Amino acid sequence: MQAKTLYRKLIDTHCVRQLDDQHVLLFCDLHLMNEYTSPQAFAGLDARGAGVLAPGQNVAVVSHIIPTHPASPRVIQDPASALQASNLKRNCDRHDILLFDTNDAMQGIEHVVAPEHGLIRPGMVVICGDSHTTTYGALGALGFGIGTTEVEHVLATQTLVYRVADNMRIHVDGTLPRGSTAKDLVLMILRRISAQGARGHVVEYTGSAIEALSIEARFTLCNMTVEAGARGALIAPDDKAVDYVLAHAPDLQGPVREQALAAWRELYTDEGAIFDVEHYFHAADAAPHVTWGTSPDQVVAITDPIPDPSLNPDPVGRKSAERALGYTGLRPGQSLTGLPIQHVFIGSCTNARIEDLREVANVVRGQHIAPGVRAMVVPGSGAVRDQAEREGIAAQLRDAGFEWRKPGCSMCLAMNDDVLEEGVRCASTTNRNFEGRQGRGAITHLMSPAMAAAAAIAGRIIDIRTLEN
Ligand SMILES: CC(C)[C@H](C(=O)O)[C@@H](O)C(=O)O
Ligand code: SF4
Repeated sequence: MQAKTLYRKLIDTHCVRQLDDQHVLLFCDLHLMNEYTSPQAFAGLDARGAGVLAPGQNVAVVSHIIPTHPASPRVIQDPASALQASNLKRNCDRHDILLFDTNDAMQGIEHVVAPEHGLIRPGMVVICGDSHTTTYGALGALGFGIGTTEVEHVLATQTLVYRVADNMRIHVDGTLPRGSTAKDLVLMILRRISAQGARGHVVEYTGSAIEALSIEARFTLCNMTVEAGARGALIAPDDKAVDYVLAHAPDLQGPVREQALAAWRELYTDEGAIFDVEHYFHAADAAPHVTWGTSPDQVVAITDPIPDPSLNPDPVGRKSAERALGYTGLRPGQSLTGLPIQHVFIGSCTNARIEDLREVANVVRGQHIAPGVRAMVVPGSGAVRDQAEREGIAAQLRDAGFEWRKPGCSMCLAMNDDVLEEGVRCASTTNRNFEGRQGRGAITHLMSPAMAAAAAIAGRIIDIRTLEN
């Protein structure tokens, strides 16, 4: 039998029909929805008089537009956003689709909520009208974002016309340096392969450094792989992944559980399977990283100076770096260490899980944020928020001067009440630092939760390793 990659196995087990050389009709186990990319799809279904084929395989979460202010109940003030939320509720009610609504205690960012409820399992194909659906590769599920017209197709048929991607393997051996996390690893990979480096590919991560990562750290890594242009990210499920899923899916019992475990054991790349592209990295090279520009690959290790665009042999890269430096108000050769920040944002589907908040709490312990800094922590979900309260993390962060908010996408993309003002420089645990992403004219520096926490305390970007703790 021909040796197959994990990706190929997932495609083959979900192929309803081969449509041509490149395309398959792909069965989708789970379709996640948000308020932002689903309304037109439901409207399209209605116009055709079509229904939802498999309501139980669709789940919706209000994520992007929700206010995170601690007031209860949460009320969406912006009329257009309120309409999106009420439309989603109406559509889910009508079609019998599970919804984590605005005031649901378990609401949050869709990519944080779904795995918490055991909805993501190894070997699944999971799709969503959102690019960060790649997150689920952490559990050996093929997740990827789709467009609104595809959302309609999936609702009606639970399938998708899918162009099969190329295979890339990124192998990372070794141990992360002190102070570094999966965020620093993925930022280093982005620096090395660029924001286009995995375009058209599904990336499988392998190696001892990947095996050593916790499941939450793997979520971070797979989440940001889309920033390299990847069409998916995968990590073969190991015992850690299986334990995580079983802990979150108490319904999986008896013979079904045994069948599932047997199927999951087959989810690995066969010896001798061919990848179209392979990269090798050493985790030891992933010192804490911070972005200096307006693309996640415009990033350096905190100890390195900002590169000089004039030395970039690629004219397009040079131009975009020059423009980015103009926007972020920085100079080639400058060090990011010591750069004053006015805002700190800890949140997003990249870094707002309990382990992230524990790291923040560890850095902050007994200290206070610097005068003049505004720092917000937005947990990824109601479950994360509750857990952090039970562990005393919330109280500790509040005492340190952080705002402790309700869950949602919040300032990851200013599509709600949480918007930065022009010129504000923000240390952020999010995944995108595009121009205006956190507010018009606001400047985003992507980094790990620990580095963002350290920036909050110092009032400037610092190397976490210089903090005595
Ligand atoms: C709003 C949504 C479509 C978008 C995405 O696809 O990723 C958002 O979540 C983002 O992070 O930019
Ligand atoms: S937290 Fe940010 S990246 Fe994640 S889904 Fe929301 S807006 Fe997109």
